[in-house]
Amino acid sequence: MSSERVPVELSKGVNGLEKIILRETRGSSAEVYLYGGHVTSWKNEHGEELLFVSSKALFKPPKAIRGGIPICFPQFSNHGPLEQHGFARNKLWSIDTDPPAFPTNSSSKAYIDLILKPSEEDMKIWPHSYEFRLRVALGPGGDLMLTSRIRNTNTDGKPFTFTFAYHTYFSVSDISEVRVEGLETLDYLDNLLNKQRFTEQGDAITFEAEVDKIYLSTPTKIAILDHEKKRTLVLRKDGLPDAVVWNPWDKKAKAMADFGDDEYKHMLCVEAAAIEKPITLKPGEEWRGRQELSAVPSSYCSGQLDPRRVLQGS
Ligand SMILES: O=P(O)(O)OC[C@H]1O[C@@H](O)[C@H](O)[C@@H](O)[C@@H]1O
Repeated sequence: MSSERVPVELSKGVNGLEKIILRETRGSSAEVYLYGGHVTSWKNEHGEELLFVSSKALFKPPKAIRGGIPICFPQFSNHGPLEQHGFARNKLWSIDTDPPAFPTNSSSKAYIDLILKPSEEDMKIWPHSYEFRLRVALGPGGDLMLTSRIRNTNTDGKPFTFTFAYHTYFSVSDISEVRVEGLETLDYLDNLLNKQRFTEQGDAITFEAEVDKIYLSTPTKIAILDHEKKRTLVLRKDGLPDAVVWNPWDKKAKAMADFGDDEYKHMLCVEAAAIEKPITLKPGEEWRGRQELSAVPSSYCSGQLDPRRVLQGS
């Protein structure tokens, strides 16, 4: 097999915003907008969309795109003084034509490197100099890999501290038929109850109301089992100890202008994150956080999905 890189396609997306299309030879694909460094599409080799993007998403700066994978940096949600989820998701990123060596999985032939650096205006809001490099790659089996490298380039000797999330919106057939495996019995902070700490009880997580929880010190692998589609979405992560689970449910859905009233039934956010213990970087230091998504057929046996086969695999 040749290790040659597949050329990426540059194209105009919604409202003329520039996007990059990655295609893997077996047919899977992904799309990334320069606006937000935002992945808006990930399709398997049958052309099926695995991410959710709202039909009402605005694709209009300064509002972040509703769906796909917004990048939350340098602040998750309202856990700090900055705007909700930080500013990276509503900045225009650039293509990084000459990224430093990338010591990871070299089997991907379809990838793009993006970079975000602060403008003078940005530094009035967050007075730090940084280089945020994002690689979006499609693996040969259609896996979607996102790697973030954030470097402190302050010249005043000051460290900075941030929280982070890959705010991934998965597409699901019916939220009431979905189970999440890998978070049971863990501690979480409940965003709906003043970030109070609780311990998840019992079995796999299922959904019958609004949920907005930050699970702490989570395993590196989390599975989202979609009963109806007989598909399991597997999230693997590195450098990101926490995992946010969010579904707005009906009332909050109605309150969001860029989200359809019934769309909550067809999406679920599971977000690899670093929130409880913020990351601090001294000048010259770099942090790395990686998320890898794959979609596999679920095993189905007498009415029960068998997550062990997913969670025990490599
Ligand atoms: O509407 P936004 O800013 O994109 O945020 C959506 C949701 O994002 C989730 O990650 C948060 O936990 C929620 O509290 C928040 O409502």
